[in-house]
Amino acid sequence: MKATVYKSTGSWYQVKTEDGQWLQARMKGVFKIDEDITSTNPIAVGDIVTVEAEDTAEKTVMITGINDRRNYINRQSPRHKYQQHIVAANLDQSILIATIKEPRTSTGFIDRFLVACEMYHVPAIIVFNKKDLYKQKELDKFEEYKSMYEAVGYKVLCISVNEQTGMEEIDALLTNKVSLVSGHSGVGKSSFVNSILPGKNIKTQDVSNWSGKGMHTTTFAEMYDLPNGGKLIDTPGMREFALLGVEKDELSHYFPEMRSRLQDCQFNNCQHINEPKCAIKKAVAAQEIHEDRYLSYLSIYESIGAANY
Ligand SMILES: Nc1nc2c(ncn2[C@@H]2O[C@H](COP(=O)(O)OP(=O)(O)OP(=O)(O)O)[C@@H](O)[C@H]2O)c(=O)[nH]1
Ligand SMILES: [Zn+2]
Repeated sequence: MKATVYKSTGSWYQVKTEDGQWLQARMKGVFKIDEDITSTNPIAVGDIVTVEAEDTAEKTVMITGINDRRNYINRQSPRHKYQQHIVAANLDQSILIATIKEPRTSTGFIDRFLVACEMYHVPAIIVFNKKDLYKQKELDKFEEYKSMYEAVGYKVLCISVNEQTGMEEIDALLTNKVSLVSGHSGVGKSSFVNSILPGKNIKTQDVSNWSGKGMHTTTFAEMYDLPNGGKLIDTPGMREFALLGVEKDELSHYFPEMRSRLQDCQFNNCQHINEPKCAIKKAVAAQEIHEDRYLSYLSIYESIGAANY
C-alpha cells in the first residue's frame, strides 16, 4: 500500500494512505536513500512510501520502501555539522515570506534562498508580507524588488496577513500544489500559515505523544492538506536552506540571468570576478544584470568553503 508522509518525528511517521486513511508508521531496517549524502533522516515529509500492516487495531504500519524523489530540500543537521537533514521531498514550489519593514529582509538572504531553490530544482515564489505597514518609500522598494526578481523569472507578491490583502492570489497559487513555506524570524510566517490553516484544524491527528523523550517535534516540518486541494509544508525553526555541496565554480549556474550568459565569457572556467572579457561583468555594467544580484553572487561565492559556511 502506498502512503504519503505528513509528519516525521524521527522515529514515528504520520502517513496518509491513497484511500485517505491516517496511520502511524515505523521504519523497518535502514534505507540508503542516496549514496552521496549522509542524512540524519532517511524519510521526510512529502515522501511517498510503501507500508505494510503491522498492528491493525493500533493502526500502525511498517514502512518497507520509499519512492524515488522528484526533488528534496536539505538543511544542515542541528546536531551533526557534517550531516544533512532532509526537510521535505517532492515539492511543487517553495515560498519565501519576506518583509520590507519590521524587519527588512535583505536581498542577500533572498538570493541565498533562490540559489538553494535552483540547486534543488524547486520553483521559488517570494511573498512580501506586512503591506499594511508600507508607506510610499517601502512600496517603491517593493516595486524595485519585484522588477528585479521578475526579470530573473521569479514570482513576486505583496500581501498583508493582518488585513488579508492579496490572499486570493496566494490561494490560487497554492491550489493543487505542494508548497513549502519558509522565512526568517519575525516576517509573519506563523501568522501566514495560521491564516491559511485556521488553528491548523485541518490536521487530523495529534501526534505529540509519539515523539521520543526530549525530542522537539516543533523542529520537524509538517504537511497540511488545504481546503483547495493543495498541501502546505510548514518548516518551524528553519531559517535558511543549506547550500551544501555547492562548488564555487558552479554557483553562477544557480543565477538564471548568469546561466543564460555563461557561454559568452571568454574563458569557459570564468568565475566572473577578475577575468577579462567576462559576459557577466559586462552585463552588470550595462545594467542587464542587477548589481544587487551580482553582489549576492560575490558574497555567496566568498562564503563557499569559508570556516563558518
Ligand atoms: N503589521 C503587520 N504585522 C504582521 C503581519 N503579519 C504578521 N505580523 C506581525 O509580525 C510579528 C511576527 O509574526 P509571526 O507570525 O510570529 O512571525 P514568524 O515569521 O512566524 O516569526 P517567528 O515565530 O519568530 O519565526 C507578529 O507581531 C505579527 O502580529 C502583517 O501582515 N502586518
Ligand atoms: Zn565570466
